Amino acid sequence: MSDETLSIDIEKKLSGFTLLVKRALPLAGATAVFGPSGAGKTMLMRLIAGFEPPDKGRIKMGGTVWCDADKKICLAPHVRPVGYMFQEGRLFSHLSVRGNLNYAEKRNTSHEKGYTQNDIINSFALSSLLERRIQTLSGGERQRVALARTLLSRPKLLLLDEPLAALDRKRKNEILPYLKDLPAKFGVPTIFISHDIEEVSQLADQVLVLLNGRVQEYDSALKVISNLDLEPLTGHHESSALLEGVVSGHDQRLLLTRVSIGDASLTLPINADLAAGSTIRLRIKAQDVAIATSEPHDISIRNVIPGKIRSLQASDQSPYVETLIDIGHAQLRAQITQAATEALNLEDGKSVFALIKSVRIDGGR
Ligand SMILES: Nc1ncnc2c1ncn2[C@@H]1O[C@H](COP(=O)(O)OP(=O)(O)OP(=O)(O)O)[C@@H](O)[C@H]1O
Repeated sequence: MSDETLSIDIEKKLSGFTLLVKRALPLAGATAVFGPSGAGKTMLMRLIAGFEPPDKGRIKMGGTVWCDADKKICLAPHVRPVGYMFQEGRLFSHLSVRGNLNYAEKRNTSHEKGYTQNDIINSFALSSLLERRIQTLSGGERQRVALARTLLSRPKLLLLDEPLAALDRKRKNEILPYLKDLPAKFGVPTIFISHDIEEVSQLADQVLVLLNGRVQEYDSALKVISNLDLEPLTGHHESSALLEGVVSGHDQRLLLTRVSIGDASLTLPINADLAAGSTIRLRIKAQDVAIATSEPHDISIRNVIPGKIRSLQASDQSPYVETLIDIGHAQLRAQITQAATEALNLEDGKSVFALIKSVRIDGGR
């Protein structure tokens, strides 16, 4: 795994839009660049890849300067050890799958070993597709070939521009496991663009949030997603908590999977693919969490977790109070009405029970 840092300190002006990013990104695992349409995500990736020069500032990978506007240095894209995968993959349609892979292998100027073309073919399940023409592939198969081809240029950094955007939900679910494996399996840190919070919570280790050309936030995915007010970013209210839990076992009779989050325990509809002892991510939407001040017994909801109110955030424009609840070291978000907050005398530090109506598994780690 790379321990290098990508130092970005750039300004780029386009008609009526300025991208201003100053941030050192430790290149480890997967980093999501998240933000609404027009935030500058693609422009940032194009600057990193070298398709565009900045007006001011510099980009460095470790000790190597990739561009420096003051010194008029700008390495061409093919000189940077970067693999860029476009949304639509951009494969050579006149070549077979094998032809596309061979082309990338030939263009690879790095002598680094690590994985062979065969390793890549096996990892992306491409052996039965090698002689196929690109036009005959499904969208998901194309993306697998595009990922494989990008990796064969042996990049030190993978840049993926909305790798799932062109796919329907079924195809997305086919590709997700491949994307999840990339950094660990091939030792290549990845920066990917997304404006889909589900994708981000499934794939990202770190998240850089861009809004109007500025970095609004940068932190671990668990922190960013749990702290983020998503309304300005997605146009609708979707605040949620992202938690890490450990699968403690399955109940075959009741068809449930048990997950521990610190001292708390949750049950989910059974998912036998989750091995006991594995760490998984759970996303719990604020609108799926209710609060009780005493432990309710005559209720169908099974996931009732004791906790303490950390904060209550009311707004004049909304009937809802954004509520943070500490459960051990983790936090839940709940969307409670102003009326309920008053009726239950909710205040910071109060002991409560969080009633969780629905939990989404956002993948194993
Ligand atoms: N070549 C260009 N000339 C002028 N303006 C541009 C150019 N390229 C991008 N822009 C503008 O820069 C802003 C950021 O664009 P960018 O494509 O980086 O956004 P984005 O966050 O990737 O959006 P999306 O999610 O819709 O792809 C937009 O307002 C866009 O219109």
